[in-house]
Order: sequence, then C-alpha cells, then structure tokens
Amino acid sequence: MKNYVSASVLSADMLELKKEIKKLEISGIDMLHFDVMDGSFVDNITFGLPVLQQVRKATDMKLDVHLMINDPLRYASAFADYGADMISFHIESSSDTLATIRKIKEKGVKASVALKPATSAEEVFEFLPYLDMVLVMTVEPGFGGQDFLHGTLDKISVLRKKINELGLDIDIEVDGGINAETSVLVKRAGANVLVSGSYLFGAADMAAAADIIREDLPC
Ligand SMILES: O=C(CO)[C@H](O)[C@H](O)COP(=O)(O)O
Ligand SMILES: [Fe+2]
Repeated sequence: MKNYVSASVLSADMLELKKEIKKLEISGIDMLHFDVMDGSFVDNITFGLPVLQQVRKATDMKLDVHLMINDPLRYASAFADYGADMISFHIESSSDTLATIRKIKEKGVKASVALKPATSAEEVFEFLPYLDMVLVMTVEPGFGGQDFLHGTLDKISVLRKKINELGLDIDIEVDGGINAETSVLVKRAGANVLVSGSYLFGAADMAAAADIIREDLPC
C-alpha cells in the first residue's frame, strides 16, 4: 500500500497559516490534517467550520478532517460542505456510526472512524465494509506534542489483518507522536497514512522529514 503523510496544522503558526500551508505544498506533503476539538469530547478547543472554509480557499491539498467532537452525526455534513476531502469521527462519541458514515459518503467525501487508545479494534469491525479509512489514535486525543503510546501497535496489526482477511482496500491512519522512529513501528504494524504535527513543523527541513516518515520499509 502507498504511504501518505498528513500534516497536522495544530502545530502550525496560526497567524501565518497561509504561509504554513504554502510550506506544506512546497514540501510535498500529501494531506493537511485539520483537528477539530470542541472542549467537551476532549479537553481542548481548536478551530472549526469558518477556518476550514478559508483553508479550502487557500489550497488544493487534500483536507483530512479529524473531528474530536460530541454528536458528529449533527456536524458531519457541514464539514463536508465546507471542503473536507475525508472526515474521521470518533466511535466513542457517535450515536449512530453507520448513519454518520452514510452522511459523509453521500457528500462524496471519504469516511473514517477514529479510535481512542483504549478502544479495541473489534469495535470497528462491523463498519469496515462501509469505510475508506480507520484512524488509530496513538496518543490520547486533545493535544499535539505528546509521546507515542506503544500499546496501540497491536491494534494496528489486528485491524490490518482483519482488513486483509475481508479483502478490503482501507487505509489505516495513525495520529499522535509520529516521528522518524515511531513511523517505522506503525508502518510495520500496517498503517499507511501518517499524521505528524510537532515532528514535521519542528524539522529544519520539512520535505526531508516527510520523506523519512513516508518511506517504504525495506523488504
Ligand atoms: O489529533 C491530534 C491530537 O489529538 C493531532 O493530530 C496529533 O496530536 C498530531 O500532533 P503530534 O504529531 O504533535 O502528536
Ligand atoms: Fe488528529
């Protein structure tokens, strides 16, 4: 499977967001990861629909929206209308997971279910035939710059095995604490979409840092 890097703008300079987006483009980043937090599902508040609308106008990059909010069914269509190319929502806060997936897909947007570190892979099995991607959180959602949780690696392997058994073509995205070292571990376990915030934005050479985490594993 092809690997992709999705840059989390949570680590960007918000007052220079347009310049930061240009830097992502020039650095050959595959997707822009947009973390929406509501101060209720997680203990942090970030940005929402009006900012997404501006970002949509500023770039043709794929916009990878990660909803860390309560009641995703209520807001999923709006995030699709405001320019998301793919939307991940948390199974832990979803009242009707299949209905939320359908709302996203009927807008022509890719649908993904996100799992907190304590949520097992099995929770998402019944939804796999309807999904384009599964997002495995490799830190507790809420903040950038946290340390990778190694206990999430088994979950990635279990999910990739199940996806292969079912003969499906589903990306596994990982989010939190991804860097040169942890990217090797998650790719080995079966992930192929790697979100990175602090590592990419903290790198002296963003393009080189992205190449490192995107790189295929030696056979
Ligand atoms: O969803 C998130 C936090 O809830 C962020 O996408 C994630 O933390 C990325 O930041 P970093 O690479 O610095 O860990
Ligand atoms: Fe995220």
